[in-house]
Amino acid sequence: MTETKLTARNVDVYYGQKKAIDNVSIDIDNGLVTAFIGPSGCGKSTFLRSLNRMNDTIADARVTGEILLDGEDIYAASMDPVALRARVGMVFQKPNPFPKSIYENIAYGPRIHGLASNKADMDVVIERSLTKAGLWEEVKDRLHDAGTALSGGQQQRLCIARAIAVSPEVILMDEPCSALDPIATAKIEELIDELKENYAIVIVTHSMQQAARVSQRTAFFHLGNLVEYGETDQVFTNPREEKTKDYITGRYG
Ligand SMILES: Nc1ncnc2c1ncn2[C@@H]1O[C@H](COP(=O)(O)OP(=O)(O)OP(=O)(O)O)[C@@H](O)[C@H]1O
Repeated sequence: MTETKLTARNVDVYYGQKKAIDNVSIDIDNGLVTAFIGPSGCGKSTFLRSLNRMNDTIADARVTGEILLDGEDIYAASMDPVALRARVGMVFQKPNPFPKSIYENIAYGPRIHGLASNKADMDVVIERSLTKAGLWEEVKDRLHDAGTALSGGQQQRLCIARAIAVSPEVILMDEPCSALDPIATAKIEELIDELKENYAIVIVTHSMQQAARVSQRTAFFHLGNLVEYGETDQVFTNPREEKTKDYITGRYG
């Protein structure tokens, strides 16, 4: 049995006068991976960013409608966006470690959220997060080296470890493999598969092969609309909508 983690109802997102997302409603479930696919500019990243209020950081962006996390309105005045972003973490297209040590990259979040009261507790959080992100063995002897000195794939796993360190419930990933080679990509995909047991994961991807490999649900966006949403197998093998079929068969993109 899956449970709904995030619910969007009638969500519109505007940049100034321009509507980038039009009346999207979707339920995102726990314990599985949901892929957002669709042609460039269809609004995948915009909608993803509305799920943890990252759009708040864009001056002329405006979100209307309702987004609930475990039934709680994330746009309510009482919701602290910093606390929300710990619960709904994000991993970006380009790995973006802070210009600090591997250790400090991960320690930052738990420290500001008061999740570790002393060095011993923090060490445990660091090891656990790096282990979950599949990076511990590679970095355990150089935790005080710069995060930026790691390879691109390692940096992306470091960013995943950083998101995990604050015990999120949802992890949003915006094209997390687009800057990585095939081997680093395969490692991240394996990691996504392991992580899904404990989190709701949403991944924006341009690669339909990747969506088919890693996700159990797929949402197809086109021109700001959610055209089709369903089990990944169904969306790819037996799409209900003509537009979905055209996209997955490569007729446009
Ligand atoms: N900061 C912004 N200010 C104004 N318009 C924006 C901004 N970000 C995105 N847009 C516009 O919103 C629409 C949706 O963009 P978005 O980046 O969400 O699409 P996408 O599907 O993620 O595209 P891609 O696959 O190319 O990353 C586009 O028309 C884009 O130009």
